[in-house]
Amino acid sequence: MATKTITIDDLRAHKTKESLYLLIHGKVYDVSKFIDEHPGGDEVLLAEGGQDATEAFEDVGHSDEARALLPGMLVGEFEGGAKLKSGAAEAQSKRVSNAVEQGSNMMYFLPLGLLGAYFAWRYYTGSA
Ligand code: HEM
Repeated sequence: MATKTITIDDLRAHKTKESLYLLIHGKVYDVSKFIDEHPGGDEVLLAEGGQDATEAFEDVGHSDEARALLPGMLVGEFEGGAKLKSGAAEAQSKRVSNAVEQGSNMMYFLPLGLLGAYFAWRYYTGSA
C-alpha cells in the first residue's frame, strides 16, 4: 500500500467525532470508528485531535494489544516528521527566540545610546 502523506492541515481538518485523526509516533491514524470502543473513553481521544497525541498515548502505557490496533487505522505518514510541537512548546520556543532577539537589540542600542549621550554631553558642555 502506498503511504499517504498527511499534512498539518489534513490533521487539523479531522478533529471531530465523525472524523478524527490522531498523530502518534509520526504516523496518522483514523480513529473515527474506534472512538466509541476506546476503553479510555471518547473525550481523551477528541482532546488529542489535530495535534501530536504521542505523549498522551505513551503516558497511559497502552498494552501491546492496544498497539496492535494501530496498523488497522493507519492513514499515512505525517509530513512534519516524528514529532509535532505542541502549542505550548511552540509558544515556549517563540518566547525564547523573542527574548534572544530583544537581548541582541539591547546589545545594539545600548552602545549607540551611550555614544549619543556622550556627544550630547560634549555638545552642551562645549558650547557653555
Ligand atoms: C489509536 C489510538 C489508541 C488506541 C488504539 C487505544 C487503545 C486502548 C486500549 C485497547 C485500551 C485498554 C487498555 C490497554 O490495552 O492498554 C486503552 C486504554 C486507555 N486509553 Fe487508549 N488508545 C488510543 C489512544 C489513546 C489516547 C490518545 C489517550 C489519551 C489521551 C488514551 C487514553 C487511554 C486511557 C486513559 C486508558 C485507560 C482506561 C482505563 O483503564 O480505564 N488512549 N486504550
